Amino acid sequence: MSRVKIVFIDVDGTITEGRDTYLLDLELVSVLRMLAGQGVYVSIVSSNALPVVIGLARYLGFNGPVTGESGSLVYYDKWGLVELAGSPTRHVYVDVLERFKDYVDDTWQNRFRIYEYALKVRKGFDGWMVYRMVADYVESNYRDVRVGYSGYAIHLMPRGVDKGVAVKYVLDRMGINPDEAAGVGDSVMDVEIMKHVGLRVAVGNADEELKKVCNIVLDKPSSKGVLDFARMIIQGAV
Ligand SMILES: O=C(O)COP(=O)(O)O
Ligand SMILES: [Mg+2]
Repeated sequence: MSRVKIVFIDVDGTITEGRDTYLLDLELVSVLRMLAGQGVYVSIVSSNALPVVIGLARYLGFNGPVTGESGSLVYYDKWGLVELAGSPTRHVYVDVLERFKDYVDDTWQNRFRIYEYALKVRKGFDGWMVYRMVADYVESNYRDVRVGYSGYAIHLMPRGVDKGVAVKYVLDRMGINPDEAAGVGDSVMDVEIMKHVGLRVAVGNADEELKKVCNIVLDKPSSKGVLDFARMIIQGAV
């Protein structure tokens, strides 16, 4: 029997078929649903807007609390909506969208966000290059905002909140020991999750910065790697 009581799992690049697609791996979804059926909490922790991830969790049958906006918001049926962020970054989003309009595009999700906003890198530009330009500008002009890059979008995050803050909140409120928790991700934005869990898992194609802080680096990329890990839990191998 596995010691794992909760799996905090990222979405884009982790339960999708790769880091360049939004397509969910349906085989992984069925295995994660089996895990949930065995009483392990499957808890999405994502930078997506909260309505997106609440919908995902509900229709996929994942039974744990849901984190959106890079840790700014947590939702669980029993708790309702929990706001962990202080102040919105909307004013910075409006400024950056105008100032870097040749390099970034708006995203429809921003109309459904409360604290943390996202920008898509325009086709033809290197995501990390644009991220560094935006981060340099924002972090020298706005003390209360941090900038992150998931590989899918640039995120303008309220200082003081991140995915790790949300994970710690959930563990504390549910009374679960970090040694009984796993975190699984693909990008640097998942690094903070790993500060609060015993099983720190990076998919095979994860950012090097994430792999460095993990104690399990899966052989296979994205969802194929997570499939192996989910089966290890079911078999009681971790
Ligand atoms: O929304 C993004 O940019 C990526 O989302 P993720 O946190 O689920 O990887
Ligand atoms: Mg991701």
